[in-house]
Amino acid sequence: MTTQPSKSVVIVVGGPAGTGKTTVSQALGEHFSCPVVEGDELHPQANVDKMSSGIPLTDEDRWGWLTELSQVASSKSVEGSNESKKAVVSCSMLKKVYRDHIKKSAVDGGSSIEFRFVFLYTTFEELLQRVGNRKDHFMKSDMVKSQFDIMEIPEGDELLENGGEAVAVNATGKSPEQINTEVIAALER
Ligand SMILES: Nc1ncnc2c1ncn2[C@@H]1O[C@H](COP(=O)(O)OP(=O)(O)O)[C@@H](O)[C@H]1O
Ligand SMILES: O=C(O)[C@H](O)[C@@H](O)[C@H](O)[C@H](O)COP(=O)(O)O
Repeated sequence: MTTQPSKSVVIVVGGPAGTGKTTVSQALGEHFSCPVVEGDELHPQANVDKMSSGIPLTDEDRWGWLTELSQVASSKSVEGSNESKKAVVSCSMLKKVYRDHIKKSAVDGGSSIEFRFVFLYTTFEELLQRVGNRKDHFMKSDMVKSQFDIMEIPEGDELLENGGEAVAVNATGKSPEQINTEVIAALER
């Protein structure tokens, strides 16, 4: 991965429900031998209750959660026991303002930490099918439309290839292995 040698790296894996965040996060954790944080485990109970009732979160519900997951992941990326100086965190991060908020909420204000935002996207139909396949998750398929409607796939200056920090990966019809290979190649380019 092309990063500054002294910097830690937080890789945020995003995309709407069912797009494959957890699957890709685990593969990245194994590949980079680094800790993996499941962003959904950091929601306050009020958020979980809301989503379990089929009510989408508002931005006000999201800010505190995004701050928390940024701090947890960024502190893991800098801590001494983490030789790779990386951490992976899954988080839908559907809009650019959420990605910006995650970045600015890092421990130490981000001065010694670089971010990589891996955004996975696929078709509405594929999302519905995959969310339907998940067991024991508070997000059910009735929430997919609200996520699909607000999703901002990184483009332009946000992209790594244009000097930004994001990669957008079209996961449609691809196996987990294909997606993992594509994501790792994009991060190591
Ligand atoms: N590339 C893929 N093709 C088909 N099914 C997938 C793929 N990636 C993940 N899945 C399955 O889809 C469901 C959602 O995947 P998951 O990684 O939990 O997504 P997310 O964390 O974004 O909700 C799971 O049942 C998972 O096994
Ligand atoms: O995989 C999923 O089920 C979702 O992506 C899940 O992570 C959920 O969407 C967020 O935790 C809520 O936050 P948003 O409403 O901002 O997606």
